[in-house]
Amino acid sequence: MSSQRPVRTLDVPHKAIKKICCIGAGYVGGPTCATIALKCPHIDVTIVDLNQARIDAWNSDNLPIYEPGLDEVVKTARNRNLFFSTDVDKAIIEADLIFVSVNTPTKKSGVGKGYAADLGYVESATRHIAKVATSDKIVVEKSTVPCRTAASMRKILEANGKAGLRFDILSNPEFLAEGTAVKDLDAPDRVLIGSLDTASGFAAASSLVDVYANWVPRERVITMNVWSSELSKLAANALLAQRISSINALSAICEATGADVDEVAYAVGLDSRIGPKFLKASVGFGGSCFQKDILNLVYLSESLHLPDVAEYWRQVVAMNESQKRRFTEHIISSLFNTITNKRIAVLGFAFKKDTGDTRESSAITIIKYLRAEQAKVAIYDPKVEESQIWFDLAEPGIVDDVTALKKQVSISSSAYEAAAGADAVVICTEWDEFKDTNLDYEKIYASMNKPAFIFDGRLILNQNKLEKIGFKVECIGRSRLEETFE
Ligand SMILES: NC(=O)c1ccc[n+]([C@@H]2O[C@H](COP(=O)([O-])OP(=O)(O)OC[C@H]3O[C@@H](n4cnc5c(N)ncnc54)[C@H](O)[C@@H]3O)[C@@H](O)[C@H]2O)c1
Ligand SMILES: O=c1ccn([C@@H]2O[C@H](COP(=O)(O)OP(=O)(O)O[C@H]3O[C@H](CO)[C@@H](O)[C@H](O)[C@H]3O)[C@@H](O)[C@H]2O)c(=O)[nH]1
Repeated sequence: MSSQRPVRTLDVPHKAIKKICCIGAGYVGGPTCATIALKCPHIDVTIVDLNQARIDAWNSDNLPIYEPGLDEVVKTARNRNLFFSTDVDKAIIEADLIFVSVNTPTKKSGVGKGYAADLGYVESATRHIAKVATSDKIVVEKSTVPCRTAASMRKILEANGKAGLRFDILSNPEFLAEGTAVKDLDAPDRVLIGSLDTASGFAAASSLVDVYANWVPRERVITMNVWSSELSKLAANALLAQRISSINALSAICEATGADVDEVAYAVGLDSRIGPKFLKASVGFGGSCFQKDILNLVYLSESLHLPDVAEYWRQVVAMNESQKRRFTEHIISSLFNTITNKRIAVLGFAFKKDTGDTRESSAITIIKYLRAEQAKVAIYDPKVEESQIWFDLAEPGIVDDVTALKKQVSISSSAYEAAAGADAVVICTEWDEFKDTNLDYEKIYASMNKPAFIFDGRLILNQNKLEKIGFKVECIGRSRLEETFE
């Protein structure tokens, strides 16, 4: 049984979009609206942010985020019909359609602390629109928000906007993944547009459909009611993260039984109802979205008096935490139950390959555990800036003494430098550079203390090949139990 495509008749008169403003020049606003500008040379796109340094970087040769292919997109459209600016008022005044693409982090205090989304940035951007708009606007939620946020935005706009102006709110959640953002935006699985079921809601949705229709096949642009659209974004992330927690839960069973998690994933993934994607066991999912959005769903469920539903989703995050702990405990027990003063080379600090983003990266938690055991940690990542690593490790609540941190942690400029003199190499991010076809593991082995351990938290290495070199190799979801029946 499969779900059915929602049907909406959008055959209504609607206006053609000529100018777009995007509030928020981050990981989503930047690539998303740069792609719109690239694909729609007839539309002027201005991306605005309060952060001057970020805007300066977007206007420079050194973009503020690393994404394969993004430099080319930005360079082609910038100053043609793509502009980056801190003049938020001007961009709002001139635009027909405004994307709100600001951050929606988990609340750090107050009601819903640790779970609910902090909608302060969305509200402030919405109030800004209401304050300065002098003509009708289509306001689009691009940020990931709890279900029914569109209603709050509408109330704020209607209560504060100038008399006689019309504001239509659309939900248009973003599904790009970091590291593949340009590819995902170029050929999305689907574009989702939610609107109110009113004539003006349909008209606004039609205007946005026309923008995407410049490059996305029409059948991939889905329109639906605004609440379904808002919830679909949280649902997609919850289901994706749940798959990872499920395969990671199975990885623990594999390690204890002699089953191999990659083989299990392959076998189950051939079932067309399950499918092969997102079944790679790992050190746990990271990134700015999965945990935040699931906790948001947990909070929503609790607010709706659905404690069993809340508990169900909470377990997806709990399993993710358990995976990081279990991985580190395995490192400690393998290294003869003590890692005090042992050098551990951590390869990879980003939350996944092909990005410099470290938000909620599993490496941060794993290094915290290693530090608690008094290990000396040497970190290497090909894309993450040194300052970002120090910032993440010295985050309040994780480490408060930067001097102590720097005595225990060093940052290396190559995998070879990190591994020299180490007792163990720990792969935390699946960068291609770390594969045994790209790194000289014989050289690494020669430079390490013996026995030399490798902990593959991403299943990217050829275990047999490395064992032949002399390494003791430990992989997530795999054990070296005897294969004979006993
Ligand atoms: N990062 C992703 O891969 C991804 C993917 C899909 C959806 N999302 C969602 O998109 C939203 C944005 O995420 P992000 O990763 O781009 O965040 P981000 O922190 O990288 O960028 C947000 C930007 O908004 C700016 N901002 C905040 N308030 C503003 C205001 N009032 N006026 C002008 N600028 C303002 C901030 O300065 C910041 O530069 C979040 O809701 C997130 O959940 C993120
Ligand atoms: O089989 C897998 C797939 C992913 N991961 C990890 O899961 C995390 C998230 O990966 P991914 O989903 O590829 O990257 P994100 O950029 O976080 O993208 C997710 O979050 C975005 C923000 O909401 C959504 O737009 C995307 O659709 C959704 O995939 C990373 O740590 C990955 O290493 C695994 O461990 N195993």
